Amino acid sequence: MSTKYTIGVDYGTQSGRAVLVDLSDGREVADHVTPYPHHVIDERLPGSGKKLEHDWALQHPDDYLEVLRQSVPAVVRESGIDPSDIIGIGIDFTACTMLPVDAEGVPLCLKPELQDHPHSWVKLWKHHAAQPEADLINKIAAERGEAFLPRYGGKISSEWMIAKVWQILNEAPEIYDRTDLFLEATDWVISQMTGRIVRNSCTAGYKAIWHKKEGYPDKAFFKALDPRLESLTETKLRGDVIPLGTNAGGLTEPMAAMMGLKPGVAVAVGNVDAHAAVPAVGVVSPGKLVMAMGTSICHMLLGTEEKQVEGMCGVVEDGIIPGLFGYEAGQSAVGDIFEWYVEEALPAYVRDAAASKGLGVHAWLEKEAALYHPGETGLLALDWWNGNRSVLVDTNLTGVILGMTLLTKPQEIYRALLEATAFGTRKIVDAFHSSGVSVDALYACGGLPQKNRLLMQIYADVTGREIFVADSKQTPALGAAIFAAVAAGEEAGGYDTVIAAAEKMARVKEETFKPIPENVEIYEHLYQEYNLLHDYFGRGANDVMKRLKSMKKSVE
Ligand SMILES: Nc1ncnc2c1ncn2[C@@H]1O[C@H](COP(=O)(O)OP(=O)(O)O)[C@@H](O)[C@H]1O
Ligand SMILES: O=C(CO)[C@@H](O)[C@@H](O)COP(=O)(O)O
Repeated sequence: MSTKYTIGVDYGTQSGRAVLVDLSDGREVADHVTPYPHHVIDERLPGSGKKLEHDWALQHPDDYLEVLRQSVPAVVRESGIDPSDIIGIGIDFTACTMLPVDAEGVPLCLKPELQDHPHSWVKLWKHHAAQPEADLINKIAAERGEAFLPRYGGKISSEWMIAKVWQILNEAPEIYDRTDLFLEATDWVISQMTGRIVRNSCTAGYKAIWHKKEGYPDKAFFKALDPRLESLTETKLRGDVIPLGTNAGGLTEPMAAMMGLKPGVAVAVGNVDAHAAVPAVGVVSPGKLVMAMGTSICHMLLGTEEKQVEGMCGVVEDGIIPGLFGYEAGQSAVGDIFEWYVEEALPAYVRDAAASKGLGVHAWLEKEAALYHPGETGLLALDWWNGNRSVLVDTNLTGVILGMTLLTKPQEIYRALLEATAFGTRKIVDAFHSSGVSVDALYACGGLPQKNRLLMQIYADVTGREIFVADSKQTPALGAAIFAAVAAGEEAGGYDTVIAAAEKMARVKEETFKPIPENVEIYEHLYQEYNLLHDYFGRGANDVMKRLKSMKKSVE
């Protein structure tokens, strides 16, 4: 049989990218990135220019199809591979990124009469305006002793499906009524490719409180939230939930023509970016924490049992690798914090200094920050620029930098921000490890490990663990290609299981980041200080952050 290939498409926060992969060894033959033409919509709606409120983050669904129009034909063209040797396509997506569609699967925001309605658009994962609904979900679920709550670390996030759906119902009942289905964007894109709507077990499990054995929480819970939600899971969330790696259906003729592929090739059910990355770094067994490091960090871990861990995002059976429990935790801003600093708060002289050395601003800051030893900046920061996803699960929390003086330098602040995100990860590592879900080594993928070596060394020093780095620059897309190979099946030239596919297709770099003992010792002290601030501001001793945030909203 000739060499076979699959295509993985990774839908990130700002762009989508396709990679064409050789199934015999995971070699990435060609890749192509399509930036989303409408970017993240967080200030004004396209077209009408209607202003959005604070904490909103939307996307345009056609941007996802644009990635299929541009990036898929580009990788086929560039590789020169005969399309009949491409046996499958898979995608992974940010999540919970969700949208309301009508009975034909058409996004409501594409209907002219609904275009200037903010609630008709795709709500991106980092849309945080459903926090009031999330707070109520958590309160009511705790009062009722709902069994699902511990599986989500004790709290449901405002980023997830039920909070977002309820916000739509509360603020735009007319949009709720017009909605036939609320879909994860990953499932919507798959439905566009196959003509068939199916829900994947990963987003259903992690983002919509679905459980492999128990299904959704019962109707009484939804009724207790709001009587109008009583039948939600049977109506607007209805549909079969299908395991990862399953063939969702063949590619339709029009989509095949648009992408330059053969009609009927296997389309894997949708997946989530961070989850798809796990087998792509070769992690198919417990003890290895995978960090998908980019705009945010998702922390993924496998286990053989369902354990309760404070503030984790969730534990889902078969949620990452079939046959194991998949654990997820996360930090909702990491690269985004560094970007904020560079774009919003950096003095102009740094840009000039970087330009005069022929360096980018991040590279200059990294170089200068690396001249300090741990602790030498005299600064300590809390990494909550976009709230806290784990372990506190509170989007009302905000950032802090402690220790600033008239002599504080930009590179010191930059280093303190890098360290703050490492402390946030340490908190997550400790939460898992102390709950019996062991974390022995770290695996890093995503944009950041390729971009910032200082950051990676700090993570090794702060966590005291060796870090293996993905060899692929497009790890989630490689993961999506692995799931596509499984959806295509062994007979077609793919694989029978994710484990078998990962064995052949995944790899990490030879070089690793090892903890430096003297740095580990200093960071241990700083981490204790971080913990004090973390608990003081985050566990209710002082809710000044919440008060300030509510004032900010009201004066906007
Ligand atoms: N040299 C750098 N050091 C640290 N962060 C960086 C650097 N260059 C870019 N970033 C940040 O990386 C993030 C993008 O990460 P990436 O993994 O490429 O994207 P995504 O999360 O959308 O998949 C941005 O938030 C950006 O601020
Ligand atoms: O929340 C999840 C996965 O559960 C991510 O999709 C979300 O953090 C976005 O990830 P990126 O930082 O865009 O890679």
